[in-house]
Amino acid sequence: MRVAWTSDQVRALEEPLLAAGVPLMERASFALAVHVAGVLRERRGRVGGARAVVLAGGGNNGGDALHAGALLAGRGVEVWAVTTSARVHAAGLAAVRAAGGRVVTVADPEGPDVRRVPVDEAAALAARADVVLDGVLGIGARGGGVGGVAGALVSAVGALPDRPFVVAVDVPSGIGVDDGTRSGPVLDADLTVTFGAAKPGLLLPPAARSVGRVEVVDIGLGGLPEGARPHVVRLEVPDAAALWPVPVAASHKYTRGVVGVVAGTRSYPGAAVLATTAAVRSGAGMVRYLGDVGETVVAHRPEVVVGPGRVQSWVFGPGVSPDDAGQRRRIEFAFEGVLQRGEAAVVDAGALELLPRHVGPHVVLTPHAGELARLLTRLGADVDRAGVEAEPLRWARLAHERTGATVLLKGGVTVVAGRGGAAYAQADAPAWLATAGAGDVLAGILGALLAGRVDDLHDDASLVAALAATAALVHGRAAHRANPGGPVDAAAVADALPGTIADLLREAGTLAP
Ligand SMILES: NC(=O)C1=CN([C@@H]2O[C@H](COP(=O)(O)OP(=O)(O)OC[C@H]3O[C@@H](n4cnc5c(N)ncnc54)[C@H](OP(=O)(O)O)[C@@H]3O)[C@@H](O)[C@H]2O)[C@@H](O)CC1
Ligand SMILES: Nc1ncnc2c1ncn2[C@@H]1O[C@H](COP(=O)(O)OP(=O)(O)O)[C@@H](O)[C@H]1O
Ligand SMILES: [K+]
Repeated sequence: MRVAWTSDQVRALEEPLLAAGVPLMERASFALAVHVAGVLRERRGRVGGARAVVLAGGGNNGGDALHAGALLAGRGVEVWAVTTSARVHAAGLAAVRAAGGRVVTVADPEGPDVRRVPVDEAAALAARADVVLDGVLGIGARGGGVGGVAGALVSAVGALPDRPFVVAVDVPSGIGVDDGTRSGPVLDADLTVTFGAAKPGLLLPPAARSVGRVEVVDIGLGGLPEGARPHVVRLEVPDAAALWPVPVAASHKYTRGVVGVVAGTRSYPGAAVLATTAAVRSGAGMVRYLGDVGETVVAHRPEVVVGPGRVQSWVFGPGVSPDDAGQRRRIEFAFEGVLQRGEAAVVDAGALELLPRHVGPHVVLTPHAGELARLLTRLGADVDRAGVEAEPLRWARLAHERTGATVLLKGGVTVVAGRGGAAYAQADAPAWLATAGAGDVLAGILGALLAGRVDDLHDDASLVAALAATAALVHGRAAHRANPGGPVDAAAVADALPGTIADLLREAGTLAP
């Protein structure tokens, strides 16, 4: 599990340690230098003789970068530091100089004993580097993007035609550290070396697209205080495996969970096939289908039972247009069971327009950004698709507050907001998964997962959000497995589910090899 702490949470942990003289910056800069040396060794075979450019802002983030630069200079790297502020970390600057590094500045006024160079010249220096350390801004970044000459330098280095390898110190400069927004130039990183824990902006879109590979370095901050929850979480294989319902010898199909699927119409029969296939192939005990294309469904999935009956979870909406009277009636009727008997439900596509006024967290909405914008607009918020994409967690949370449902917002990074402030950001899928019908498959996976754990959901409502994140993880991994590195179709993703789930459980040691 990867957890993200906010800037304030990090500062609260740092404060007493710094007061006690714990050398946090030494630890951070040492680990940073080790990672940068690893990059140099990997890319050029050796560390000595490489050229590194350190971009250093006026705060401790610049201090980390400068100290790491000094350590690299000590290992024979030619180090240039470019400062963006007249005030920079004095000890870091002195260390770079003492180790033989050279220093220039783009700041105005220039600092003591530092030669001023134009931004273009500093960017040209970066262009010739084997690696650039981005220590312009860390968790001290104020909102609104990188300002002043630091912003100009970030833009200029980012726009270089032959981009050097960039290592972000703690966070890529310019991202919204706590909310994942981008509101100005950002120096996209190939590797981010972050201290203590990930930060929300490293996990949340759109900023998460700028972070490259993320390495979390333990600098001895300890953990969050009792009762505090990480701002955002990203589940990994062992977490998903632990949440996946695994049958035992005493299980039968009803204890494993029955999924009722109300999907597809005569115009869109494929959605019904994909959602039922995904539910079957994710290990539901039984899948029932309600709708007008039962024959087509059974032709593809003979295991599916057509017609009403008791279920533990529902999948509403794939391929359903709300003006289809039959499906509308079935969904509205089934929602009564959801509200009265507590059956879990996945509400997708056309069914989002049929959502009752207020539901519980055992109902999971699965909109993409456009659908979430439409839903929120109906609920009185003023937001369009671009607005949702700019701040997905904010809007997913608002939808959770206004509807009571757990909200899974689909996208390149899938964001989940649920009860008790639960927030997940999953980036498991290849971009090839952005294909028609992929969402129907996700709905089926989640339906099976909710059916298998329906009893636990009512004991712990925040579990629903974790299960939604698990479904996104499995969906993304199934897409990789369906055709590694190439195009996938939704049916192939559904077909890859049994193998994906078996691998997941095996990898986590839940199943014997
Ligand atoms: N405490 C420690 O010992 C440890 C700290 N650690 C490290 O410290 C980092 C946090 O350091 P920090 O708190 O000094 O803030 P930091 O991110 O460097 O930024 C402040 C500078 O940025 C400027 N500035 C701000 N916003 C701006 C904007 N929008 N656009 C332009 N400029 C802007 C602001 O200038 P101002 O305008 O206020 O003069 C100021 O100069 C953290 O991420 C980690 O790397 C680790 O080593 C562990 C030990
Ligand atoms: N750029 C991307 N990278 C990875 N996955 C993506 C990307 N864009 C969309 N997806 C995923 O693809 C699926 C598309 O679902 P959806 O928009 O509902 O399509 P449909 O309604 O046609 O099934 C979602 O699971 C979403 O998270
Ligand atoms: K940085």
